[in-house]
Amino acid sequence: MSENMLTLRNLKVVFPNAKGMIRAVEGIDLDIKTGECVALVGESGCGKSVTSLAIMRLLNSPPAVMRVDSINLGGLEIKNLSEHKMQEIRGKEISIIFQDAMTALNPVMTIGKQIDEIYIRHSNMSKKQARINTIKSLDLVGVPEAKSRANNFPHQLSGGMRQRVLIALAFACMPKLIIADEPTTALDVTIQAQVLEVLKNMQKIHEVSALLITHDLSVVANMADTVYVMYAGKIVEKASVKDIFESPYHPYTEALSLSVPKLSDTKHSFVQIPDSVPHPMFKPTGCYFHPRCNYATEKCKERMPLLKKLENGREYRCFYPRNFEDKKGDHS
Ligand SMILES: Nc1ncnc2c1ncn2[C@@H]1O[C@H](COP(=O)(O)OP(=O)(O)OP(=O)(O)O)[C@@H](O)[C@H]1O
Repeated sequence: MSENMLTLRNLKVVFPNAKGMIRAVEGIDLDIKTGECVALVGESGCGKSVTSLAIMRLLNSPPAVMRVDSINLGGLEIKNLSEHKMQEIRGKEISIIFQDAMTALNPVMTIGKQIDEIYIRHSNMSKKQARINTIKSLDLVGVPEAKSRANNFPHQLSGGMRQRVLIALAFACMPKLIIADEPTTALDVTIQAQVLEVLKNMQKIHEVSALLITHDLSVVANMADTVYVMYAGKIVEKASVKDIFESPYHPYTEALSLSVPKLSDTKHSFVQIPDSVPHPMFKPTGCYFHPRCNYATEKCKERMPLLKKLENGREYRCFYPRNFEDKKGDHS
């Protein structure tokens, strides 16, 4: 894991409307190394999905207005590519796994045919060879009796099986980058765990880079290598998954990790973060998290902290980081 597969620089997305401006994403940077799984975590409305759609160049404009310095995918700058070129890249170089398989899959086409088409379109295979690969790919993601199941329509499968089909579809052309946007949110907890395991295995076996988008920090524990925490359109922390859980710096990350119930926690003492993410048109002054933060001072109400980038790769945006060795350091 050395070279970057994705380098995103200074992404800004706004949605102008009659009353003003919704600033959904406010200048974020994101790096994903080859074979790395990066999670983008934050509560609903933080700007996670807008970020993933921007990377795929799938944001509708209007209403969205996007500015970005660079979206570099494995050495290719894609920020200005034509829609025609992007259609070649989507599905072949980047694929996305959406939360709702029922809308992502074509309801009037068998699942086998939908996967066949990817092989035929992107790898130039014969129909026969495509079907052999389709059956193999369904088998790999744990769809039982893959050969006959390939002839099923989406509605004939359970939610968990449909999500496995989406994973098979996303990996069909061995893309450079997989984006999984809340891939298991719609599923029961036990099925969620199974589907995440399938996703993790596929990602690790094939050494594909992945961007996992979720509001649920517990989902990233087993899956991600690195975590970016997003709040109200800004990155507030970046760290390895271990550091995020063991020594979070930002009070928001700390609060998110405390809100994850632990198996050892028999007293159910996990806490909920008070209030909610500010409305994107009415963000507070200073640090956007200050109204919900137990450690906020006057300074936090007045000034937005800069994103500090440490030599060890960690990043945080806070004047008073938690669990920080050097409390006297300059956190401005
Ligand atoms: N088409 C749109 N028009 C106006 N505002 C939008 C549009 N799409 C997204 N937004 C706004 O951009 C902000 C970020 O939305 P986004 O969907 O990225 O959040 P999220 O973190 O992915 O949350 P969720 O998990 O609920 O999707 C939100 O305030 C949302 O209301």
